[in-house]
Amino acid sequence: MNEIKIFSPATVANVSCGFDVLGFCLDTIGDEMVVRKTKDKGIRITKIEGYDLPFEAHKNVAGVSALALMEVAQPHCGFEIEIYKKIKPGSGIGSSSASAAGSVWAINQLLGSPFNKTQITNFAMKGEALASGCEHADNIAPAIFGGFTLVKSCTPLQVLAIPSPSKLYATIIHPEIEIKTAEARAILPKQIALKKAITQWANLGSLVHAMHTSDYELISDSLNDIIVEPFRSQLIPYFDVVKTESIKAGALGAGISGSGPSIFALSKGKAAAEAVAHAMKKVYSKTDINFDIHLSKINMEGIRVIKSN
Ligand SMILES: Nc1ncnc2c1ncn2[C@@H]1O[C@H](COP(=O)(O)OP(=O)(O)OP(=O)(O)O)[C@@H](O)[C@H]1O
Ligand SMILES: N[C@@H](CCO)C(=O)O
Repeated sequence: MNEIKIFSPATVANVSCGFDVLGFCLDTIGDEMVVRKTKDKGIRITKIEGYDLPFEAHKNVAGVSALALMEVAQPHCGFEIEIYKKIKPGSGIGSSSASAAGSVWAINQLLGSPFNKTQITNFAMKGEALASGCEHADNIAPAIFGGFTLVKSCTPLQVLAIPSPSKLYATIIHPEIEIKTAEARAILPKQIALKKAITQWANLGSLVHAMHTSDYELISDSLNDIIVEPFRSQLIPYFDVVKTESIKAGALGAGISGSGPSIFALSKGKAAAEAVAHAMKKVYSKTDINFDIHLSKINMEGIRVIKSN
């Protein structure tokens, strides 16, 4: 195989109570990338469509993760990368992760799959660190593993695949303001009260249990974030109204997607997710904020091949 075209999906990180550890993969929105072998060694980004991003490999997350893989793999060829960007950078649905994970996933395929998913995630984290200022894998891991993932540890990297109930649907609204992950991290407190930590890890534990047992009521009861959301929600206009209206419309729960400004809701079944989309739209329609909205089932496969030759 000399060339591969892939779909690299958007992802929702944190999922309310799982800051920096929990995430899930979306099906209906993602970037496309073409990666091909070249005789010249090294990584070259030859095309970027959709958004204005750096072409230099060491400034683009797709290049940084690819260079990390190359340093270990030492292949006898190089690679050129084309990025067809559909996920707006800074939208909170893993735009940087889709590129960082996509390049290494594709190169691994072209090299005959010498690395496993955990190793690919490790390379991709190097790219993600360029965008957010620190290595975390809660967007990268669901893009590579699919479904819901829990990052148990970053050093050494340990990713757990969490099952998810089959009727779970996500609704995502993206109000068109930009929030940089690095900035959204900088406003968070360095220390938290033990009482709050206890509530948060009880919610995370019960959410993971609920996913294993397909207990939708417990999912709903666990989707709370009392640590990060109070700070970051202030950066997102009408966040509280969108959240309240989503839940009134039938969502199991709603929260900030990644570092925002996108807001996600989880619902039981497509009809409920559609009702939530309607309620979300209604809020921003009354304002001068532009938005786009996505409905998606949980993508259990993660990154996938569109074509190869
Ligand atoms: N290939 C790339 N795709 C997207 N962003 C990139 C890429 N290469 C470099 N960047 C930089 O990464 C930053 C966007 O990443 P950021 O983590 O802030 O957004 P996000 O990935 O949409 O959010 P989140 O991680 O919260 O879902 C921008 O500064 C952008 O210029
Ligand atoms: N866990 C990360 C996800 C965004 O990259 C954060 O919320 O800062």
